[in-house]
Amino acid sequence: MKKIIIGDHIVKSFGEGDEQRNVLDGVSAYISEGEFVAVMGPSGSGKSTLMFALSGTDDVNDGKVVFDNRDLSAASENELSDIRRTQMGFVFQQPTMLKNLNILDNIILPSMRNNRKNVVKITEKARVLMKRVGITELEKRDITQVSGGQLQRAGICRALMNSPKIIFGDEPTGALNSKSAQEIMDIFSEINAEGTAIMLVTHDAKVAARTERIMFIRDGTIVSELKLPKFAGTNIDGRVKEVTEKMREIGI
Ligand SMILES: Nc1ncnc2c1ncn2[C@@H]1O[C@H](COP(=O)(O)OP(=O)(O)OP(=O)(O)O)[C@@H](O)[C@H]1O
Repeated sequence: MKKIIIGDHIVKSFGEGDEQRNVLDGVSAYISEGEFVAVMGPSGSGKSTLMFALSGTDDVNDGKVVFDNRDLSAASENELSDIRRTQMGFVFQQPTMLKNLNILDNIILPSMRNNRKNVVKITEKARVLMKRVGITELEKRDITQVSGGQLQRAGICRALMNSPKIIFGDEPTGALNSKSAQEIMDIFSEINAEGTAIMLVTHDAKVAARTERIMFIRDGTIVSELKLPKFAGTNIDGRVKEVTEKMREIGI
């Protein structure tokens, strides 16, 4: 399978002079087209930093990142923001939404920025996505009038508006109760089954067990990897056990 993202010996450091420290210490990682991967590791190990490096959100100090045959390390700020906006989707633990806009307007806002003329089409697409994730009736609600799980569904709709090639999720279920988390993971599984690659940063073995490859990171280095068959809705307990055993084995 073709690789959609290749990170080659990425070094990312923070701090200056004596205080400088490599948070990513020559990490090589890839994501294939349509693949569902997770990144796990202790707090502070560099998971989010890796996600921001692979998505071109943050520049790297050394090494390179190639997305869909384009060297992101050589792209301009404008090119990068264009690639992120049109080909990548982002879902965070707390969706950042504007308080003065309703749910529908929050979902369509990023797509409207460069495409004001197509408001009818954009709104139609948003409604299709909202129906799909079960929040149709919430479109006029204020963002403070919905549950955390509903808000996250809206965040997923927003991330899917431009039909991205990959979705990056940083602890997307971290703020949800276990039932909502499971429902959000069902949505991610469906999106992935339709061909969108997904990379999730997570602490949760139940979340990672839904994916097909887990990269384990410690102190800025990928120390191990676990491959699982594509999740087909069965044997989740067995998969979680496999993930937790691997975590124990490598001391994470
Ligand atoms: N902008 C920054 N400036 C300075 N240090 C940073 C910055 N961003 C991250 N770090 C440091 O880099 C290290 C890795 O951070 P990162 O957020 O990637 O870890 P993580 O594995 O995602 O952690 P967590 O699970 O707690 O979210 C941490 O020690 C963090 O303090």
